[in-house]
Amino acid sequence: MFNKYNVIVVGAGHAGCEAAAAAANLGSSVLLITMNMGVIAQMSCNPAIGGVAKGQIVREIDAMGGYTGIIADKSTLQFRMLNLSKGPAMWSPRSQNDRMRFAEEWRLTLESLPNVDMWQDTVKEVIVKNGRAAGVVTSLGIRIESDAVILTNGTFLNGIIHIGEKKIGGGRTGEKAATGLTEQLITLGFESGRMKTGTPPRVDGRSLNYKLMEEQWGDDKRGRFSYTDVELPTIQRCCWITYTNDKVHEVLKTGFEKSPMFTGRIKGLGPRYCPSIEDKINRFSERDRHQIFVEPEGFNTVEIYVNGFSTSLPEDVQQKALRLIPGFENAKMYRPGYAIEYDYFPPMQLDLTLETLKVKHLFFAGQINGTTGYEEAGAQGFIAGVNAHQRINDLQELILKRSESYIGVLIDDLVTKGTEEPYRMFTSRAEHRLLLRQDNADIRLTPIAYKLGLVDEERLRKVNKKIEDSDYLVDYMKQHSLSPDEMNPVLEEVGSSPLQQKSRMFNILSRPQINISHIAKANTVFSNLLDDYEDETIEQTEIKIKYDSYFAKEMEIVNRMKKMEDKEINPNFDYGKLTSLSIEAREKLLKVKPRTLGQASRISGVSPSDISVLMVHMS
Ligand SMILES: Cc1cc2nc3c(=O)[nH]c(=O)nc-3n(C[C@H](O)[C@H](O)[C@H](O)COP(=O)(O)OP(=O)(O)OC[C@H]3O[C@@H](n4cnc5c(N)ncnc54)[C@H](O)[C@@H]3O)c2cc1C
Ligand SMILES: NC(=O)c1ccc[n+]([C@@H]2O[C@H](COP(=O)([O-])OP(=O)(O)OC[C@H]3O[C@@H](n4cnc5c(N)ncnc54)[C@H](O)[C@@H]3O)[C@@H](O)[C@H]2O)c1
Repeated sequence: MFNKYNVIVVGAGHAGCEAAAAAANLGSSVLLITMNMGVIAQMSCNPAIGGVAKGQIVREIDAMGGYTGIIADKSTLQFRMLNLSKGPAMWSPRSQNDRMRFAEEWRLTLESLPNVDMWQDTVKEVIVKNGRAAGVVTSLGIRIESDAVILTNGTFLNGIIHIGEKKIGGGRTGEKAATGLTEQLITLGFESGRMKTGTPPRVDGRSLNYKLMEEQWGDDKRGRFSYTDVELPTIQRCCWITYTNDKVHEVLKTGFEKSPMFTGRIKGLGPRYCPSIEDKINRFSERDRHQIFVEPEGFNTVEIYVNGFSTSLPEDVQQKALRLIPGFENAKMYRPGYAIEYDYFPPMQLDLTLETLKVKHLFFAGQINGTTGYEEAGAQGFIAGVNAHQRINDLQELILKRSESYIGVLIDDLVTKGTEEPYRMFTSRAEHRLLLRQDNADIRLTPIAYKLGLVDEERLRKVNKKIEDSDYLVDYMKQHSLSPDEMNPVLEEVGSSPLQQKSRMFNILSRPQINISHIAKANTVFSNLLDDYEDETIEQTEIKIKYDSYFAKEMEIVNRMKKMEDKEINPNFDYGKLTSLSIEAREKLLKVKPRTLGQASRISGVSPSDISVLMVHMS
């Protein structure tokens, strides 16, 4: 029934969609098989994209030609740049999204790609021939051949949903679990584990009293994720903030004896940084209230997402407790919160390309690798999609460095250190975060993507122009000075000490209270000059000037470490013969098969003296 495909992608979640699109855009024929074509790119939980560190990942995907940023922009209900009061390395774009529009835009995007075919079915088995993935078998008993397979099963593998004492098989509420695949992969020699996650109840917005809550609007000057000119929705919607209280907590506690988490019925480890409300009142018992973000699920629907109230307590306890929250007195629940347990595959079984070490041409991406989050999933999908295409065509692989992207940090962490709890990105995971900012993802990554044929020349030209223009403006500001008469009225307004003599614009901008618009306000010629430049170029100029010395120091560190990062290790290196390595180091090195000395040095259990031994034997 089917001809052979180059790449089969299993699962149309955030990872699967990016994987299919990336491989197809490079020229592979792709079949995207998913259980239910009605729920492509479903946001299983929060209808929001980005946030701290995750927003940077979305910018990176976009800079390389992926779609998550474009689709998030097209479906944005509200946009906020988080952490603006901190340095630019911490600025993080976040959007609240229309869940249905997000999914629809992804579906339309996939339908617009001529190399992507879709098929609704459940994959039960990966066909392996001579140690290589060669296709899949579906629950309808169809065998479909391919040169490579990418598994992006999300939370569906042997998924079990918990609501109080009720236990239902499912991959997400209302959707079936995927069975059979884990068991087959285990017979192939893979290790699997169990994790859990959860989601809050959804309510009918018409039953809420917003007068008792604080309004929260998005940024006036709206930002965006994509570096392309996506048309944004013309309006933004409001969110609200309210709080739990002692009474809410007391009611929730009445459900603890039926809680699947506290009674030990759930065995898998959950995301530490996204605790359920029962976890919060248990672990942080000193706090008498917790913040709740009341978020619309779309432009037109009345459904509301109760952010901060993730729970798997019995549904009647959820409803009783909700109604004690200010504004929720008459709340009608649309869907209860729940927890879900699922299988994952510890990611140390992967290479940095996301190809499995055991079966060639088989790739894993997304939550199946122990991560949590749409952004982390999308990024892995993109990398797996690119590498599947490159691998089957014997082309250069795409491995991003830790010093050039959060995506590099994400994959290096997963593959080198593994994870025992759901892994989410934080700025603190990136040692070179000063360099990995949302403002320069295009400068860091678009040239790499261009070389692989992932973005067109026009996109590269735009990036080069941003670099040249911002360099020109930096130079201009180094060369031009402002007099005390021009600058002092503005300095006085912001409480900065007056100039005694003419001073270069560059030096004035280095003052903490001053931004580039203050300088423009003081000098019409400069203000007119800025009118000719894009907002992003002006932002880039300001960041370059204000943080110049910090960036230079960070680059020095990167360059110092470059020697180790560039020192490649032969994949067939025989660690067994190096008896001077510790036994633990030998075992771990054999398991991870690090690509470089730098990667080897990050494996837990490999000490600096083990690295010295390796260095001696490699030279
Ligand atoms: C209840 C819950 C709450 C969550 N909360 C959040 C949150 O608030 N924010 C956040 O960032 N992350 C949250 N997550 C995690 C987030 O949903 C995932 O990290 C993200 O969706 C993972 O993307 P993915 O592509 O790996 O998998 P998924 O989005 O789960 O997609 C997997 C896809 O694969 C399909 N599939 C699975 N098995 C098969 C098979 N054998 N054959 C064919 N198709 C198959 C499924 O139908 C589905 O379309 C939550 C997840 C759940 C379930
Ligand atoms: N269940 C899971 O598996 C799982 C795992 C990780 C994250 N999550 C969920 O993913 C989502 C993203 O997680 P996160 O905490 O990184 O990001 P977030 O976007 O919810 O929050 C990031 C920051 O933004 C603030 N914020 C939250 N909602 C806001 C709103 N409506 N308007 C403005 N600011 C808001 C928060 O105070 C926080 O500091 C969260 O809703 C979280 O519950 C779920």
